[in-house]
Amino acid sequence: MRVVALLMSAGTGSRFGAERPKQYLDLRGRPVIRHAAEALLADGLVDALLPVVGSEADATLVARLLDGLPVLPAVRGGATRQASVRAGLEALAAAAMPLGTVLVHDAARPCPPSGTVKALLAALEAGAAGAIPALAVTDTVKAVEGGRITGTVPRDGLRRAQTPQAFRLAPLLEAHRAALAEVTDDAALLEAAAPVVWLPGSEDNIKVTYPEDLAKIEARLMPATFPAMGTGFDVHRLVPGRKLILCGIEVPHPLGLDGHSDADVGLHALCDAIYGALAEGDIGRHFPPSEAEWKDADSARFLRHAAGRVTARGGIITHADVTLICERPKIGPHADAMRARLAELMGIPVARVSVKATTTERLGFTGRGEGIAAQAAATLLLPPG
Ligand SMILES: Nc1ccn([C@@H]2O[C@H](COP(=O)(O)OP(=O)(O)OP(=O)(O)O)[C@@H](O)[C@H]2O)c(=O)n1
Ligand SMILES: C[C@](O)(CO)[C@H](O)COP(=O)(O)O
Repeated sequence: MRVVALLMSAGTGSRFGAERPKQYLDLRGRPVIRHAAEALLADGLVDALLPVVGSEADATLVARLLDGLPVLPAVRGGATRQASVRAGLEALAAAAMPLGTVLVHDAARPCPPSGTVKALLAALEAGAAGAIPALAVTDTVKAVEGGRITGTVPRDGLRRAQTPQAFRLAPLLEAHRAALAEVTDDAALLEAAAPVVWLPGSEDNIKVTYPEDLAKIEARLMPATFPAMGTGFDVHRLVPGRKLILCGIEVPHPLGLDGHSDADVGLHALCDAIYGALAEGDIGRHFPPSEAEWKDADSARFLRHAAGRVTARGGIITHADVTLICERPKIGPHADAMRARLAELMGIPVARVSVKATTTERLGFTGRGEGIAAQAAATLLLPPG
């Protein structure tokens, strides 16, 4: 393993003031920390991420939010950012990995631009002990005491530090171990003793500090999107001797649905709605019934795939609505559990998922209890093109 990035996520976001730390909040359908993680990995130069988190519960949460990415088991941080970084560095040192280089990045900075990691690593290759992105100060800087201005600070030699910051692991760890004062970034610990260079940062690399920062990031960075809507419909026959799986939940019932997979009719209709909105065919195109691999398969993987296709296309699922059509079983008592499961599989808040049901007044095959039908609609926001 060559380069590990510490993903700093142990802060409480007190200035932001949300119920949850800001790095776990939603930014256009994905948590802030997931944007940060994907951006760090995008250029293929970071081998793994090491999240530094505030609690055991957050470690579990982060593992879920970063599912599918190369992530090491999270480490517990400390009361300050500096203590948290040190905890991450100590964990790397203790793991005795053949690791020379470490990046330190705020999970609250979701959009480090592409090319940043490459430029920082090149600066280390060229001999620097550390390299950081930084921006010129464009406003006149005042020194103040209370309400009174006491001076004007020459700004030419000033820069605003950003993350990710890249370092040789050994000198950074040594500097953290020797630190006597509290600092707000890692370069501060090394810069007096070893060459730390700055590279041009980006105004797009905003740190979420206050609520308005989230809106700024949305406005600056997210490409214009257009809404896409898809519908799906599916039917499976009810037979004895099979479990009844509906919208990812096992529902107690004397009959189950028959099919090649687990025959989860609601989940299949929803997959087709998502594939439809993407204009990417239907579930049978992605998971052909002729393939033995999908025999009795848990349909959860189909929905994860469909949601993954939306992410791969740079889109988000804004809403999903499933209607189950049957006389029995009664869906109402299970609807909330179904919504929660579908939301989890799609990686979106449960408030954006609806599950409801209707009968056909005992008419037709659903009315006679021979099968269950489902229809679904999904709305997405997709980038143009
Ligand atoms: N004890 C801490 C404090 C901060 N951080 C992380 O360092 C980054 C930058 O810190 P900041 O913006 O100051 O975050 P918070 O400390 O959460 O914010 P606040 O100061 O408003 O409480 C964030 O990703 C934060 O999670 C950390 O890992 N451990
Ligand atoms: C490390 C940092 O992101 C550099 O800008 C920043 O200093 C950390 O957050 P804070 O708001 O300064 O505590």
